[in-house]
Amino acid sequence: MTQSVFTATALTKTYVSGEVAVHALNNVDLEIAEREVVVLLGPSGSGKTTLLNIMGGLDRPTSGRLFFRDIDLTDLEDRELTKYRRDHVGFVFQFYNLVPSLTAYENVALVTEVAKNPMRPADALALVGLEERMHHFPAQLSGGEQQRVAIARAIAKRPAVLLCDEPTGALDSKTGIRVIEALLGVNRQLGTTTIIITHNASIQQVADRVLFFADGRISRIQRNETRREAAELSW
Ligand SMILES: Nc1ncnc2c1ncn2[C@@H]1O[C@H](COP(=O)(O)OP(=O)(O)OP(=O)(O)O)[C@@H](O)[C@H]1O
Repeated sequence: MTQSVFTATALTKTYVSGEVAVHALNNVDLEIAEREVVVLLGPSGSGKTTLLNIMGGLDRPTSGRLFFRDIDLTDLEDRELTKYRRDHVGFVFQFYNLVPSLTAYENVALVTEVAKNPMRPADALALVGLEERMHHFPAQLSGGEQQRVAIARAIAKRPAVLLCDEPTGALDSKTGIRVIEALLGVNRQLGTTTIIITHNASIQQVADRVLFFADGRISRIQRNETRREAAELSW
């Protein structure tokens, strides 16, 4: 049996402002397997980022449980949650947040200097196809290349999970596809469980499973029998 990396039961996040309660997540049950590629799709405000942030230890649910392997994240104190995040989670966001005065190599080295069992920065950059560009500064790289540096930075500490919120949101299709290719390459070579939020429906074809969100719930789960390669995508 494949081990679960995340197990959520009745996971709920409610925001209350005055008389109004917003159920950002409403009783979500979910298991995500080790090495899975999962795409989250759904309209704006349907709860995708809320779930991703709770999985990444950036936020806490109002009720329900979330296990990472056999650790109950909902039980952890703030300091332990920070440690969980540091040791096990890589994040990729729509905007790359690279340090402009540092080269690609140095941006990745910032992370590897403090990680427990990191990859070498050059190896992390090679994994996303940027070995030739590692001494360039962010301003000398295209948007897609900068995002690949951000992916190298996120995975250089060998996290168990890579959480991506709109990783291609700022990119044209050609560079976006290259970024998806980099994410799939990392998943294949390091076995990193990868969860991708996107508004781009064609990206669902690269996933093992697609979770469709509506009103704080998972309204449908689709399992893809075959996963497409990034190069087969177009949008
Ligand atoms: N800090 C907050 N305070 C109050 N309400 C919030 C907060 N964060 C999120 N929400 C609300 O929770 C709901 C779910 O938001 P969430 O960001 O998870 O949606 P999403 O599916 O990721 O949307 P998008 O695709 O636009 O990023 C929305 O109605 C949002 O307005």
